[in-house]
Parts: sequence; structure tokens; C-alpha cells
Amino acid sequence: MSEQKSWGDKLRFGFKRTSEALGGNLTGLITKEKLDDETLDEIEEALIASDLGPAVAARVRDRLASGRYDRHLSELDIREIVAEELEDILRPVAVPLEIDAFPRPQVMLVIGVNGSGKTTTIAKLGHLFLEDDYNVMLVAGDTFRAAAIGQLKVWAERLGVPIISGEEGGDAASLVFEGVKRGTDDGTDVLIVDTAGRLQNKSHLMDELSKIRRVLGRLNEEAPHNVILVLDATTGQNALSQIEVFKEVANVTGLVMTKLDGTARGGVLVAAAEKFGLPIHAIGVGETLEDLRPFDPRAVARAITGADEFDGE
Ligand SMILES: Nc1nc2c(ncn2[C@@H]2O[C@H](COP(=O)(O)OP(=O)(O)OP(=O)(O)O)[C@@H](O)[C@H]2O)c(=O)[nH]1
Repeated sequence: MSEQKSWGDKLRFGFKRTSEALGGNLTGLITKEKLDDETLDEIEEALIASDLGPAVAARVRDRLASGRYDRHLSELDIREIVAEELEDILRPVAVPLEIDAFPRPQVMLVIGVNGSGKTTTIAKLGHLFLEDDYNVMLVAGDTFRAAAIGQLKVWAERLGVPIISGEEGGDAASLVFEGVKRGTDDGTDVLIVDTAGRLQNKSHLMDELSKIRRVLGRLNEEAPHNVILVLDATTGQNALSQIEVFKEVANVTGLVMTKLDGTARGGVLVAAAEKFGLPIHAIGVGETLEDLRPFDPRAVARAITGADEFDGE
């Protein structure tokens, strides 16, 4: 119970800068007597300025326009209406990561640009699975940098889970192969693989992933079962271009968005949901292991719009 509450508080706190930005953009528009076209245009622009993107802003505008509100709408009314629309957009993509009964281990490749929070996210996902009593193993497949290998080893130790790692510059695919073999023998449920999947150049990423696939295919045709793209919300609209490019070169199966706490640009979560419809497995609102969770679309929509700050929920 208290865990739930504290996550709710973290969400509201995390999205505070986003909801303040949205509120700031809306303030002044709401005092108008009725929702004429000019006010609707201004609200639409305010939503775009909040990183929700033009498509989401247009949806909200349509909703407001079709409401035929014959009364003065307060700021809270507007926030409530926006929150409902955002919830509708987020609901279909709020898909928690599931571990299938078979085959085990389930192989999850984690990709993302440098500094997106990839390594931390792997640790946080591991923590989530451990909480659900799954056996977890990590693979330090980002062999480009010794620091990345070291960092993942520290996380593995903290989590108390095994890790397969090699030397800097080593072959990621053979580490993954070893991980699946060991994981099969040890009864591992989920193998989470860090990758150097970073888009320094597209062909390198494609080569890396296709080699991993090829090698994995010898053990299990369906692996990798998940290819998870980690995105840093503070990059705003740039996160959308990253999805576009990664989708082109890797078979991205789902997203994790991090650093929603450090930014006024959290609206990009909704823009991504609307534009791509890819599952968003979890969101990160802080640096500790507990700060990554599958999300409740209603709670997130209300945190983004700050609706609950107003009605005292
Ligand atoms: N505030 C906040 N910080 C985060 C979050 N997720 C990750 N970070 C921080 O972001 C920084 C980068 O995270 P890493 O996990 O090292 O990122 P990476 O993508 O693996 O980066 P490289 O190892 O450089 O490839 C670290 O300081 C993390 O603590 C989050 O949800 N919120």
C-alpha cells in the first residue's frame, strides 16, 4: 500500500516540471469566457509547446471543440479534459514486460543512444523481475567501453545476479550465446543484454544486432524475444527521431522512457505513444532501482496535466 502511494507521489513529483510547463502555457487562456476558435488555437499551441506534439494537440482541440461547452471552463476543467484524452492515447501502449512461460531464458536486448539511461534501466528491469521472483542474468554486451562493462558488473553485484562479461572490444554475440547456454542450464528466466546498439552508424548497429540474432538463432529461433529501446525524455522531440531511426534498423519491440523526473518535456511520452503505438513497457522517474515501473495510464495522464494537484486527490 505505502509502496503504491510512494510511487504515486514519485510520479506526481517526477512530472512536476512537465505539468508546471503545461500549466504555464495554458494560464491566461483559460480566463476567456468561452471556447472560441481563437482560444482553441491558443490551447492547441500551448499543448504543442509542451512537447505533446501536433497530433495530440489536434486531438485535444477536437475534443474541446466537439464538447459544445455552454459554460465557462475553468483551468481544472481543461486539465481534466486533456488528462482524459492523454489517458486514451496512453492506455493501449501501457504494456508491462511479461516473461513468457516458454522458452526460457527469455532474451531481452536493450538498445539506445549513449547516456540514455540504458545501463541503469537494465538494472532497474532486473530489480522488477527479481521482485516477481524470476531468476535474472545480465550480459555485458556493450563491449565498446570498459566503463560500461564495469558499471554493469557493479549493478549485477548489487542485485545479486550473475553476469556474463568479457574484455573490452570482445564479441557481444558470443557473450549472448554463452548467456543463453548458461541460463538454460541454470534455470534463468530472463537474460537482459546490454548492447553497444547506439547508432554511431546504422550499419554497425545492424551488423551487431544481426550477428546476435544469427548466433541466438542456433539456440532458439525466437530469440531475442524483446528488443527494448531506451529513450531519454529530456531530449524532447529528439526522442521521436530516435524511435524512427532505431525502428528502421532494429526490430524494436517496445520502449522504456527514462528521466521523466528531470524535465519539463514529459509530454513527449504521449507524443511517442500517439505517433508510433509501440508498447511503452516502463517509465523512469529517478535514479534508484525503485524508480522504474510499468505505468498506470490514468495516473501518468493526470501527473502530466497536474490534474490532481488541483482537485486535491
Ligand atoms: N533523473 C534520472 N536519472 C536517470 C534516470 N535513468 C538513468 N538516469 C541517470 O542517467 C545517467 C546515464 O545513465 P546510464 O545508465 O549510465 O546511461 P547509458 O545509456 O548506459 O550510458 P552509457 O553507459 O554512457 O552508454 C546516470 O547518471 C543515471 O543515473 C531517470 O529515470 N531519472
